[in-house]
Amino acid sequence: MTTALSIDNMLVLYEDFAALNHVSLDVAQGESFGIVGESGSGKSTLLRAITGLAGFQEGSLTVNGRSYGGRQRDKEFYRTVQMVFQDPYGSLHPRQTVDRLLLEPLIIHGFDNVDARIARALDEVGLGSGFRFRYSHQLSGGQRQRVAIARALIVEPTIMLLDEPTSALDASIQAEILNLLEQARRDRDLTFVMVSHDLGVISHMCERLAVMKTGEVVETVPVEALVKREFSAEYTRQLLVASEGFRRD
Ligand SMILES: Nc1ncnc2c1ncn2[C@@H]1O[C@H](COP(=O)(O)OP(=O)(O)OP(=O)(O)O)[C@@H](O)[C@H]1O
Repeated sequence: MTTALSIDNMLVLYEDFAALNHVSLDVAQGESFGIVGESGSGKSTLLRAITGLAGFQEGSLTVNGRSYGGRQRDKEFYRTVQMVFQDPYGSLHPRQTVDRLLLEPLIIHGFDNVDARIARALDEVGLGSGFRFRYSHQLSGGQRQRVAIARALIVEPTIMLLDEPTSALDASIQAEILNLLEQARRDRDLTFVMVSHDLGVISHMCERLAVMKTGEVVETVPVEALVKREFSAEYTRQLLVASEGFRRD
């Protein structure tokens, strides 16, 4: 097993509050790994600490064999690790065309054949070239999230960090976006780290998951454990009961 991402004993402090309290986890290359937990448990902080949006004070982070500290990341990291956020309205500049939004990362990372890459990326996310010169403010939430995914995929990442990528979307659109992500993962052998409060989404998309509570990982289990209810923490059971999405499934 090759490890794509390894976090060891990570501590993230806001003033003297530990948003991440000595968290450790390993994600294998090609794995789809879920992170669940109640609001405020530290899920987003974990993704932010990986990307350097939040600094960590103790512990270590290794991504694709390279060690990173604090907030500093190198260009290779910013290409190979891509993040998709919950809110497709906030994550895309509304006054830029789709073309511009997709061109920018290609220029930053020095890719050639930009026209062909943009056309291919739009096809991959099911939008097609007709969307190329539309402005993002003219798009629906689902279409925007497709553009956000295209923008992430276009620089050929190996790891995708997904922070509630469908929770701002209508239920019918959610399934389409999840299927799109799953297809991209299979086609490109991507590693996913996906945060969701919805255990139904996690059980559909992930192979393993970490359960977080008050900044700590309570347990890490294979996704089948949720279905068979084979977990050790009472908190995981409570979370399972509380998750409407899981019961819906
Ligand atoms: N910039 C910040 N400054 C101070 N405290 C913060 C900051 N960002 C997050 N926190 C606190 O850290 C804790 C973890 O927040 P985080 O956003 O990681 O939780 P979460 O599990 O992602 O929650 P949600 O599901 O509601 O998004 C919370 O108590 C939050 O109030």
